[in-house]
This record gives sequence, C-alpha cells and structure tokens, in this order.
Amino acid sequence: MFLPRIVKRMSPLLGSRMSLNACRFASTDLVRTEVDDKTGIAVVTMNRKPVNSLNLELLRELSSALDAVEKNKSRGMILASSLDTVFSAGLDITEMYKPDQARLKDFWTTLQEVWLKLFGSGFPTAAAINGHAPAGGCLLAMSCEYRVMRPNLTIGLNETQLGIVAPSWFMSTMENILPRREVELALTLGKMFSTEKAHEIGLVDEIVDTKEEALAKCTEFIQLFARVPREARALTKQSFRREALQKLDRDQDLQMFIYLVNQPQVQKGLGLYFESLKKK
Ligand SMILES: CCCCCCCC/C=C\CC(=O)SCCNC(=O)CCNC(=O)[C@H](O)C(C)(C)COP(=O)(O)OP(=O)(O)OC[C@H]1O[C@@H](n2cnc3c(N)ncnc32)[C@H](O)[C@@H]1OP(=O)(O)O
Repeated sequence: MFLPRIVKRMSPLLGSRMSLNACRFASTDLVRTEVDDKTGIAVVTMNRKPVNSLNLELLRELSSALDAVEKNKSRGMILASSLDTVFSAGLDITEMYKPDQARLKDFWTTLQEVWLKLFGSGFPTAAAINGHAPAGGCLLAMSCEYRVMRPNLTIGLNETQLGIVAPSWFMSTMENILPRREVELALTLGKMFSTEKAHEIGLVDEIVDTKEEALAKCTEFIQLFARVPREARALTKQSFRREALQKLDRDQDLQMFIYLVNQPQVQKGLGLYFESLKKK
C-alpha cells in the first residue's frame, strides 16, 4: 500500500525538470508513481529487474497505482519503465509454469483487474515505450490511448509463437487500435513488430529517440484534453470501450485460463520456451 507514503518534496536528487515542478511521489519497490504538480500528470514507472515481467506482486502494485491515480484526480497517466531496453517482457512465465494453483488464480484475477482499470480508466493514458513490449507488455501499452516508442525495439502479441492463445480481451484491445484484418494476421502469426513497422500500421503513434522525449510527447498528448470537460471525456472514452470491457466474463475467462495453462502440452511448451530464454 503506497498511499500513506505519498510525500511532497522538492528534491535536489531529481533531474532538473522534475525538481522544478515539485512532484508528489507514491512509490513502492516495483512501481514508482510521480505526480507532476505543474501538469497534474502521473508517471507510473514499472521497476522490476531484469525485464519487468508481470508477476503477481508487480500486477498488484500496478493495480494500486491505478487506484491512486484515479483517487488523486490526476490529469492523466503515463506508463513507463525504469529499464533501459525493456518496457515489459509480458507475463512472468514462472507464474504459469508448474504453478501453485491458488497463486495462479490470484495472478490471473489481478491481471484482469489491471486491464479493466487501465483500459477502462476515465483519465487520459499514454505509454512511453522505452523498451521491448512483447505479449502482456504490449497489452499494457495498447490499453493506453497513445503510444510513443523508441526506435529499433519490438512490440506485439507473440502468444501463438509460444503455443498459447491470447485471450479474447487481448484481441479486443488490439482491435481498438488496428483494423480487424491486421489484428487477425498479427495474432495468428504471433507477430512481433519493429518500432518502425508498428508506427507504419498505427500500433504506435510516434517514434522518438529518448525516454525523455517519449515522456514529453505523452505529456503533450494528455494536455490536448486540458480544455475538454473531464466527465464528458471520461464517459465518451468508456462508452467507446464498453463493448470490449463488457465482453470480458471474468469468471469464465479465469476457468478457461486455469484449464489451458494446466494442459500438459501447454506446460511442456512453456517449459521449453523458458529454457530457451535462459540459454539465450
Ligand atoms: C483464456 C485463455 C488463456 C490463455 C493462456 C495464457 C495467455 C497468456 C497471455 C499472455 C502471455 C505472456 O505475456 S507470456 C510472456 C511472453 N513474453 C515473451 O515472450 C518475452 C520473452 N522475453 C524476451 O523476449 C526478452 O527477455 C526481452 C526481449 C523482453 C528482453 O531481452 P534481454 O536480452 O534484455 O533479456 P533476456 O532475454 O536475457 O532476459 C533476462 C532474464 O529475464 C528472463 N525473462 C525474460 N522474459 C521473461 C518472462 N516473460 N518471464 C519470466 N522471465 C523472463 C530471462 O529468462 C532471463 O533470465 P536469466 O537472467 O535468469 O537467464
């Protein structure tokens, strides 16, 4: 729980942009939340070395951070990574490989919660994709309204390459951005797009060279809404996304996930994939 830990300070330890703006901090080890007092925008930074793989604890903290952003009435939220080359490696495979069944249930329920809060948020959201964003990492970025990415990285839903199936709400999230035909191809191929290709097809909105520029572009995007009445904006976004949100039957999706993950051939595939990552 980080809310009680919110402090307000002018810190000489921060970069000049931040120190000028007297940020509020709400941080845990895994997720740092900084609200810029000048813009009112929260930057939520994932910080789980080495690759921000989404385990239960990181997901829980992301979920709390989203609650805090909502509660603080921030002007918007930018999702970023503290790592140099990875935004998020997606779901932590160790949560799904030879899993503890109670934890597996908690893990998936929390992932659903994070998606519902992020994709369904009323406040404006943008992703500063300063590193690779496969699978669940791509889901988080796609759940935001705007994406800015550094060059020569990769992003996409690669699940079929791992022998698993992206749940239908992952698909709906991509379909909220790309034409259906493009989504079907991307999903069936398990396609990882380069930053440049992702930009060309519209999966990514802008390409910039540095994380700082990405944050600045995300800020510009969120500030577009400065003069739009907050409630009207929020209801419009939520109404636009309602069909996708309502399609998720949480209980049925959970049962399906538990069933599929426990299939021997899925376990075998996950094990082999995990080994190949380790050997790399
Ligand atoms: C209702 C239907 C149910 C359907 C069932 C399931 C649906 C599941 C939905 C989503 C699936 C996922 O999100 S699965 C995760 C998919 N992710 C990936 O395929 C990415 C794998 N990782 C990489 O490609 C690379 O690591 C990287 C490009 C992200 C970064 O490369 P880099 O070279 O910087 O780092 P390393 O590859 O050396 O990795 C360092 C270290 O981290 C471990 N690692 C990497 N990714 C993961 C991960 N996803 N989970 C756990 N651990 C991971 C890697 O093994 C290295 O470990 P060691 O240092 O110990 O070797």
